[in-house]
Amino acid sequence: MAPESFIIKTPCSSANIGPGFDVIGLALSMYLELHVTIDRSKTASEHPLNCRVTYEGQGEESGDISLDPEINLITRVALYVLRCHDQRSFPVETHVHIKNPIPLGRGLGSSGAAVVAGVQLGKEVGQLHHLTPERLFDYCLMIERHPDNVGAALFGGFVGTYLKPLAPEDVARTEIPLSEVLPAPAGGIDTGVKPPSPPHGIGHHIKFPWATEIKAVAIIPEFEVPTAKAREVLPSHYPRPDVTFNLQRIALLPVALGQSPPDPELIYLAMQDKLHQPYRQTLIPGLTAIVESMTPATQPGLLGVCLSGAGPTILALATGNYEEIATKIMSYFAEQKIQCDWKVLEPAEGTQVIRA
Ligand SMILES: Nc1ncnc2c1ncn2[C@@H]1O[C@H](COP(=O)(O)OP(=O)(O)OP(=O)(O)O)[C@@H](O)[C@H]1O
Ligand SMILES: N[C@@H](CCO)C(=O)O
Repeated sequence: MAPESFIIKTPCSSANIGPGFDVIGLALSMYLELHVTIDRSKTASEHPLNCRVTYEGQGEESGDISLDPEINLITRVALYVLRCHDQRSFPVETHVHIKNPIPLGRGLGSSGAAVVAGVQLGKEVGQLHHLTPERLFDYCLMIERHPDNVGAALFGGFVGTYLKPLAPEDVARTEIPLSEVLPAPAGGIDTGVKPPSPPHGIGHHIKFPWATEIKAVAIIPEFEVPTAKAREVLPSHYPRPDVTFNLQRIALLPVALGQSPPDPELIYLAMQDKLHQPYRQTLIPGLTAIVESMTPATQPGLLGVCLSGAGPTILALATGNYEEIATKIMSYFAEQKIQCDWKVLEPAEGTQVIRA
C-alpha cells in the first residue's frame, strides 16, 4: 500500500480589529502548513504514539516548539480529537512535518492556527469523515476559548464569531475547560480514559464582506506578548460609556470594511477601541502614540490602525503607500529601541486539506 500524503494549510489571523474584542477575526495570507505522510502498511513504529514530528520555521532555532507528539500543541490537539473517538494514538506510521512562518506570541493567531490545524489533523488521520467544520469549531473552542482567531483560521475571511451559552448540564460538567487554553495536554497524558467530547454548537460565525481594495499591513515587533499575559492586564469591569463607545463602533465596522470604495474617515472611526488597547499599552511601548497619531489625514492611503489580537503586532488597514505607513509605525518602535519586521497581507481562505 503506497503511503498516503496530504497538506493541511491554515491561515494566520488578526483578532479584534479595534472594537471587536473576542468577536471579530480576519484570516490573513500567511500559512501554517502540515505536511502529513501516513504509511498504513507498517505494523509497528519506533516513535511515541506512532508519530514523528519535525518542525521548520518560527522558534525553530530557540527550540521553543516541542517535537513530542503528546506536548506539541498541534499533535496534542489532534490526539484529543482521536481519543474522543476511541483512537489512542496516531496510525502507524505517521510523519507530521510542520512549516510555520507565523511569528509566535505576536498577535497573528499562531496558537489559533495551531489549534485549528491540529483539530483538522485529528479528523484526517482518524478518518473521522463525519466531523463537519462546525463540529471542528466545537473542538477548537475546548482548547482556545475566545472564538475570533480560531473562527477566522477555520472558516477564512472576515468573520464575526459568537459563543452560545452552555446548557446547564454542560456547565455542570466540570471537565469542560472554561479557562483560555487547556493548561495540561488536551485529552491528558494517556490514562486510557476517554476525554470529554465538546458540547455541540458552542461557537458560531458569520462572514462579512471585505472591500478588495483594502490590504492589511502587519508591523511585527521583535518581542513576544503571550496572550494570557495580555488578558491579565484587562479589568473585570468597565465604565458604561466605554462599553457604549465600543458598541457604537462595532456596529459600523463590518459595514465600513465591506463598502467599495472604502471611506477612510468612517473606517478610522470604526476601528477605535476602549476595551482592550488602552490597557495593553503597558505591555506595548508606543501603542497609544501610534493609535492616536496615525490617521488618514496624516498618512495618505491609511484607513485605520489597531492592535492585532493581543499584540504586540500593529495592523494598519490601507489602500496604498504600504511602505510609508509601515516605516512611520516602525519609527515609533525604534524610539523605544524595538526592531520590527513588516508584511503586506490579504484576506485568506480558511483551512484547506490539499491532496495530490
Ligand atoms: N505551529 C505551532 N506549533 C506548536 N505550538 C505552537 C505553534 N504556534 C503557536 N504555538 C504555541 O502557541 C504559543 C503562542 O500563543 P499565544 O496565544 O500566546 O500567541 P499568538 O497566538 O501568536 O497571538 P494572538 O493569540 O494574540 O493572535 C506559542 O508560544 C506556542 O507555545
Ligand atoms: N480576542 C483575543 C485575541 C487573542 O489572540 C484577545 O484580544 O485577547
